[in-house]
Amino acid sequence: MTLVPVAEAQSRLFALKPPVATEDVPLPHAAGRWAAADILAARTQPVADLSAMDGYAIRFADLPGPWTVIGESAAGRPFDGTVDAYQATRIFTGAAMPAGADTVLIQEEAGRDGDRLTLAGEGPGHLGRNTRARGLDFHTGTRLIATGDRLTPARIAVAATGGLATLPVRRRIRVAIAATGDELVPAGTMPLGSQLPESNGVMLAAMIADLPVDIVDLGILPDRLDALRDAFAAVEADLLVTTGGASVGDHDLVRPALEAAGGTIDFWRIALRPGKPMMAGRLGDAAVLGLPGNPVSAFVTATLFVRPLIAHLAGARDPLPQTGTVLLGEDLPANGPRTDYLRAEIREGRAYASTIQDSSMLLTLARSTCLIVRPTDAPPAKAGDSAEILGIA
Ligand SMILES: Nc1nc2c(c(=O)[nH]1)N[C@H]1C(S)=C(S)[C@@H](COP(=O)(O)OP(=O)(O)OC[C@H]3O[C@@H](n4cnc5c(N)ncnc54)[C@H](O)[C@@H]3O)O[C@H]1N2
Ligand code: MOO
Repeated sequence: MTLVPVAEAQSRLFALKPPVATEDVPLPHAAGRWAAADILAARTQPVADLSAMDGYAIRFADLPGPWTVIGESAAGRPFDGTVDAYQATRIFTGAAMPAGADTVLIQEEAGRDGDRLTLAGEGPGHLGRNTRARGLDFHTGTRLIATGDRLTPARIAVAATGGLATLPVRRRIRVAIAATGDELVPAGTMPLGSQLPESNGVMLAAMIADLPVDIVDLGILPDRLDALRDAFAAVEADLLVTTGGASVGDHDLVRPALEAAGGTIDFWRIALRPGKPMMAGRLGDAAVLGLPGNPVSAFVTATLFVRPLIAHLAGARDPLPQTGTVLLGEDLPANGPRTDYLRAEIREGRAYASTIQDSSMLLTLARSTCLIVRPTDAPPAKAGDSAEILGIA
């Protein structure tokens, strides 16, 4: 049985379905989405030379003064005259520099007596001190945001300052989530006998809550081919995510049910631990990810595949999760032919893996802050070696 390497699985995943259609949305609705085109400034910022401090607008050549104060320039209410030799205006942070003035004397270094202004400190050290030149931040036509950039709070703000009212983004992604398994009862229901509370569906919904998604909750589906087939055939979504029933047991029916519903499986079984039995395919217009049922396997495959696929569909240029490096706190054994994602905690800047890595154990996942990535066939690692990690907290 050949297993698909993680990186190959990710690129095959992105080939399943292109990003969805674009739409223009008002700035407040664009947060957390990805730019579907380059965003160019519609204005210059600042639009004029401005004061960066509260004080007095002067001519640098007139230092050390004294000066006569002839008016005031406040933010949004500029002084409309001209500052001549040994004249000054009162000025405030963000206000336009009056014509003729080129430098600001901060008020802590100024003496004021009626209209008379004197130097009461070191004064500005150079021409233009405490001012901001027109266009310091950007000019009309400057690219503020590139296609595929995430619309972070700072990018929403720069778009607003650039004079934009709406931004082109990909429409929201409809994600259908189905848990499968006769043993499951809805989260929040006390199970009887050998029943088990459903946790993968609630975990997945929480894991994608920060992405631009509309979730269609298909609830818990039974381990019956006809019921799974009918539920899958009725799905209207961009992405169907199932959990459980992905392996080889007699009750692992997700694959045959998808095929019975008219779907196709593009690849199945990844060189990954935990999460090996994951499958990926298509069902009508939807991409499909069949995640393994073990809760930690579902978490790891959602981190490596579900979130990146949603980001890809939403137009992200870099849909894959960000990794980092950290020093290991302890030795780790050699790894085998599957990339291993070890639940670990970072203490005093060093990563420590949990001793037991069973993929059913949610408490160790809940206590972990990162996954240590152990590449395929990695040799033993020593405490103090650096290792790649994925942050999960
Ligand atoms: N003979 C083999 N057996 C198994 C293999 C294999 O290669 N050969 N692979 C193992 C691996 S690895 C995994 S992972 C599991 C995944 O199997 P399934 O995807 O078929 O998962 P289930 O059997 O349906 O469930 C596994 C486990 O997880 C619990 N579960 C399922 N769904 C949920 C949910 N929504 N919330 C909470 N818990 C859930 C379920 O009760 C089971 O305990 O297969 C191995 N077997
Ligand atoms: O890969 Mo399974 O996902 O180890 O438990």
